[in-house]
Amino acid sequence: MYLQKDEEQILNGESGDSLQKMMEILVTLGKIYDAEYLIPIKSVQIAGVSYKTIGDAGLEWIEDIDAQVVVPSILNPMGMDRERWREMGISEDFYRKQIEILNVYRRMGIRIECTCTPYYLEDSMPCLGDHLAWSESSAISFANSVIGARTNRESGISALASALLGKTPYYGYHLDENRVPTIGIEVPFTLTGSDFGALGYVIGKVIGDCVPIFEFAPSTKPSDDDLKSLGAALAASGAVALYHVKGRTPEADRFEVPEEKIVVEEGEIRSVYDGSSEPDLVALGCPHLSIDELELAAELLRGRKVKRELWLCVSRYLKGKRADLVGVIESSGAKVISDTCMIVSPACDRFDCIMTDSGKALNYIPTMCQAEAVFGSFRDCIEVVLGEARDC
Ligand SMILES: C[C@@](O)(CCOP(=O)(O)O)CC(=O)O
Ligand code: SF4
Repeated sequence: MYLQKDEEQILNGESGDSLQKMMEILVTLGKIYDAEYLIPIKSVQIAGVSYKTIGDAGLEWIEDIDAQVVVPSILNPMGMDRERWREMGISEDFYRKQIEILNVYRRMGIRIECTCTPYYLEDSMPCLGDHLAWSESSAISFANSVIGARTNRESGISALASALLGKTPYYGYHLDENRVPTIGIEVPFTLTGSDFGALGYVIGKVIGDCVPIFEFAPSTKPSDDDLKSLGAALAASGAVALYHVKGRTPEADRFEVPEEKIVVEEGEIRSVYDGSSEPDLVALGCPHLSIDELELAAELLRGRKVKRELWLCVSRYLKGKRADLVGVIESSGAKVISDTCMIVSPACDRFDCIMTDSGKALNYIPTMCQAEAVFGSFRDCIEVVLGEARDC
C-alpha cells in the first residue's frame, strides 16, 4: 500500500504512540482489502459507545489514546439518557462508567451528541460523493444509499482511527465498481410505512452482503424515513451497506437490474406482523426519529394518556429543536429519550415483550434485550399504548 511521507512518519511513531497505533489499524485494514492508498474523509461516526456493548475492556482501550480528532466526528447512542438515567432504572455504577466513556471521547474533541441519525443534524449532513468513515450500520446504509455518500462498514475502532487521522483506506464502497447492484428485488405490491422495515427484515436474511436494487410498484412512494427503516433492517438481518431503489435513490438510474432477481410475495411481508403477545414496552425510534416522525407521534398522542410504557428515541439535538412536540408527547405519559436506544441501553432488559415498528429492532430485541419482540406499524404501536385493540 502506498503511503505519503507524512503518513509513513506517523506509522514510524514520529507523531507519538497513539497516532502510530491508529495508523497501524488503517494500514492493516488497507492491506487486508487491497487498498492502494488512504483518502481524506469528510466526517466520522463512531459506534461502540454504550458501556453495555464495550464494557471495561473497551473503556480501557480508548482511555489509552492521547490524540485529537482532525475531522468532524460524532458518537453513536450510549447506554442511557444523560439526564433521565435514574428514571430509566440505570444503576449508579453503570452511570459512572458510561460518563467516563463519554468524557474520554469528549477529550479527543468528538462531538458527544449520541445518535445513529447524524444526517438529521443540520451541520452533519453529508453530500453526494463525500467519503466518510461511519460505523453504525443504519447510518452507513442511509449515507451510502439515500444520500449517495461513500462509506465502508467501519468498526468503532477503525472509525476512531479515521477520526484521529482524517483518512480511510480506499477500498470497498468508496470505489465505483463496488457500488454496482448484484441482485434485483422486485416488490410488485404497495408498501407503506413500517412495511419497509418488514421488507428489509425479510430480504436481509436472504441476501447477506449483496448490493440490492429494488423495483417497487408505481403505487409505492417511499419517504426518506421509509428508506431509513428499510436500510436499517437490511443491515441488521443481513449485512447490506448499500442498496438502490429504481427511480428514487441518487445512483440507481445509472444501473441495469441484474439478471439474478427475487420477486417478493405479499404474504412474506404480512407474516412479519404476526406476533400477538402483549408488550410491556412499546419502543419507537430505531433508528432515531426524524422531525416528521416526532410530529406524527405528537398528533396521535395529543390530549391522550398512555396506558403502557412508550419510549420514543430521538437525538438530543432534535429533541431540543422541537421542544413543542416533545411537550405534547410527554403530556401523554410517553417518554422521549435521547442519547440512547432500546437496543444499547440495559434499561430494556427488564421488559418481557417489546413492540416496535422497526425491522432492525425486531431483529435485535431477542438477543440484545432478552425479550420477545412484536412488530406493528407506527400507528398500531401508539394505539396499543393508548389501550386500543390490536388487530393481530
Ligand atoms: C446495533 C447497533 O445499531 C448499535 C450497537 O452498536 P454499538 O454499541 O454502538 O457498537 C450497531 C450497528 O448495527 O451497527
Ligand atoms: S436506535 Fe437502532 S439503529 Fe440506532 S443505535 Fe439503536 S439499534 Fe442502532
